[in-house]
Amino acid sequence: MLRSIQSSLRRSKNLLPRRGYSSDSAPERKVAVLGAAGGIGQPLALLMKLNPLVSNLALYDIAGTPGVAADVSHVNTRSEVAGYMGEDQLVKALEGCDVVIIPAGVPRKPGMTRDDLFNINAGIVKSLCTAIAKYCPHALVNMISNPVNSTVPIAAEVFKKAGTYDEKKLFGVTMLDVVRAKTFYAGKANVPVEGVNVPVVGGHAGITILPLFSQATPKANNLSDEDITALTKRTQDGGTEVVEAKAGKGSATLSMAYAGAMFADACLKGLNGVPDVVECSFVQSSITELPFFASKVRLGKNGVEEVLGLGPLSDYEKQGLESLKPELKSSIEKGIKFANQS
Ligand SMILES: NC(=O)c1ccc[n+]([C@@H]2O[C@H](COP(=O)([O-])OP(=O)(O)OC[C@H]3O[C@@H](n4cnc5c(N)ncnc54)[C@H](O)[C@@H]3O)[C@@H](O)[C@H]2O)c1
Ligand SMILES: O=C(O)C[C@H](O)C(=O)O
Repeated sequence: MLRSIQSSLRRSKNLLPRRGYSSDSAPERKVAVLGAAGGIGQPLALLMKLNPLVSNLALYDIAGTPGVAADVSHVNTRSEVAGYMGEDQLVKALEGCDVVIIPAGVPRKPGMTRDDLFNINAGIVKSLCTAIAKYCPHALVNMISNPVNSTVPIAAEVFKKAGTYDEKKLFGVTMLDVVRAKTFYAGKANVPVEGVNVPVVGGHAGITILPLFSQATPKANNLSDEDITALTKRTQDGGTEVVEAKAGKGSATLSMAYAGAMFADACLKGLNGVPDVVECSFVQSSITELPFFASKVRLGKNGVEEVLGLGPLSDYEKQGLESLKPELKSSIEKGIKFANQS
């Protein structure tokens, strides 16, 4: 069973290392999940337990982690698992971490925007990042908590104040947008999804999510302008589609855990010196006039090695890029203001 999960994960996109790159040769890597008892946290903990690049898995939450950790720890894979509960134990969870993944915070209900989560999640992210700055200032931080367009700038400001900010090490996780764009494109273009690539740029909310279907591979000649518009809208509204289908029971958790595990795996591969690891992420950026922007980034031993440019855009995408800038700018500014006033 485990073998079949591992081989299908491997097939799906190298979530696990290739043959010849066994856990024996992989360096020790500690990964913490903050919010590990939640809807995303639990399946993400399981997927990180399946990743042989991880040697120590720290599962932290304000409640419920002893059970999750005991459960996940029985899976017969490389990593040692430990559960940590409550603020007193946060230091132990964070010490020595190479990668910290943050899905802590409240999810949306139908009718809410991601920005409606700001009032609760901004404070949670701020306090967790204050602890990261103290106890594992060199870790790569994978921010999942919404609104990502604001929580990443909050984290950056907290790290700046603590004197630990390294723009190469802070990532807003936008991988779920890429996962969705690939799935929806493959369905519409009628091509096998395994080989599909679609960059998604901008941010992670509504129109700030800009999939670049003009750069999708393999090229599909059977898609009309209307198809591209519909695919773009479906990708932008993917989160809302799940929120509505769950009807008050939260937002995407399983697909997010998959996307989060894929992105963390890419970060670990980069840290371990695997060449040419490129994924989309919301990072400090100068490819537009906005200080943070999602685009393809090359990952390496220090985190972001290179922020890649946007490449050629269609007229439709150029228009989308201009339309998203005011909203993204104001979400970034809201995060910066919050971090500096409270
Ligand atoms: N980036 C993305 O693409 C993406 C996708 C899906 C969801 N999300 C976001 O991820 C977040 C979590 O979603 P979920 O469905 O797992 O929610 P959830 O409510 O199921 O789980 C959140 C967990 O965070 C924990 N938590 C709260 N405060 C904490 C703190 N101070 N320290 C540690 N843990 C704390 C809670 O106890 C809970 O277990 C939400 O903000 C959601 O909007 C982002
Ligand atoms: O839509 C949400 O609120 C959760 C997440 O950002 C998503 O895209 O699924």
